[in-house]
Amino acid sequence: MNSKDKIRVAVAGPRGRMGSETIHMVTNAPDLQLVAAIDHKHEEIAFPDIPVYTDIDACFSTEQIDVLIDFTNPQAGKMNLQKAINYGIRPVIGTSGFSNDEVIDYRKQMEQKKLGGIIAPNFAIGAVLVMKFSQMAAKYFPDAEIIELHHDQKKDAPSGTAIKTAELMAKTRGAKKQGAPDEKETIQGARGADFDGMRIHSVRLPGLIAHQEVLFGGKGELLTLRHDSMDRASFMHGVHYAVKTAMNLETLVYGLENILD
Ligand SMILES: NC(=O)C1=CN([C@@H]2O[C@H](COP(=O)(O)OP(=O)(O)OC[C@H]3O[C@@H](n4cnc5c(N)ncnc54)[C@H](O)[C@@H]3O)[C@@H](O)[C@H]2O)C=CC1
Ligand SMILES: O=C(O)C1=N[C@H](C(=O)O)C[C@H](O)C1
Repeated sequence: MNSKDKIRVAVAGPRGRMGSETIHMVTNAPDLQLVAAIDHKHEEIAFPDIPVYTDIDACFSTEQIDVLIDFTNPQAGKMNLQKAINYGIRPVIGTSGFSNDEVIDYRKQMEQKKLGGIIAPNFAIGAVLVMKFSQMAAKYFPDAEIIELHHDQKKDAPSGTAIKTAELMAKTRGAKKQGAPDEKETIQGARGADFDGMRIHSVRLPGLIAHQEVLFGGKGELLTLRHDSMDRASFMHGVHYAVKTAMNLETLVYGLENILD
């Protein structure tokens, strides 16, 4: 592919677990061109042919960028997304921690500019399918619990994936307080986080990457949906697809499930 036809990509968080995998994916994709990286600390590094910026304004005003991919942390991700909108750069955000209200506000700004972009709590196709299947199942099994399991360096709990799964399930399940009406925790937190009366449990252990189980209980039966990301490569097909799709959107999409064929 001629280099002028490639999608020009900048990556924020390039030294992180997801950022480094993304740099690898973009560098090897024939239709993408890595033009810059944005790191909050170091300018001098490790990526031989691309400039690394600590100042996002300097990056966006110097480089020709079509898409920003962000894998940082909630605070930086929100700042970077706002900057991308200001500069007319299409954001593809994997960073967790965006609320529905924030998504609505960013979407409004982007529609005014006819700017496409995606926020996806999870880019792995299997995880997205578990979300969709959970939404289907919650209609028939309103008693459900989510268990998300991640590596022990993860900063946020519950995971963005678990929250998005619960939000999708709420559309078919409605609000219902589960468990015995008079249940009591003898150790605080034993029943997990409460989302519309449904419980979310977060496990953090070395050795794990990203996993989720959704359990549905009915009279005399149990349905279990489970997804395991055993390698961060599992997210990269979705990131690549989101970058290409963002080029043809004029709004902000929240969730990869909304752009899958
Ligand atoms: N949507 C998805 O499919 C996935 C999302 N995630 C999310 O991605 C985020 C990052 O996860 P990891 O890579 O595991 O974290 P990490 O901690 O390994 O990497 C984050 C990187 O961002 C850098 N950083 C912090 N502030 C920055 C700023 N202002 N500008 C540029 N870089 C900055 C840090 O130095 C670090 O290198 C988390 O919110 C996580 O939940 C993780 C895996 C998959
Ligand atoms: O921090 C992670 O690792 C992950 N974060 C995302 C989340 O919070 O859901 C996606 C995936 O679960 C991995």
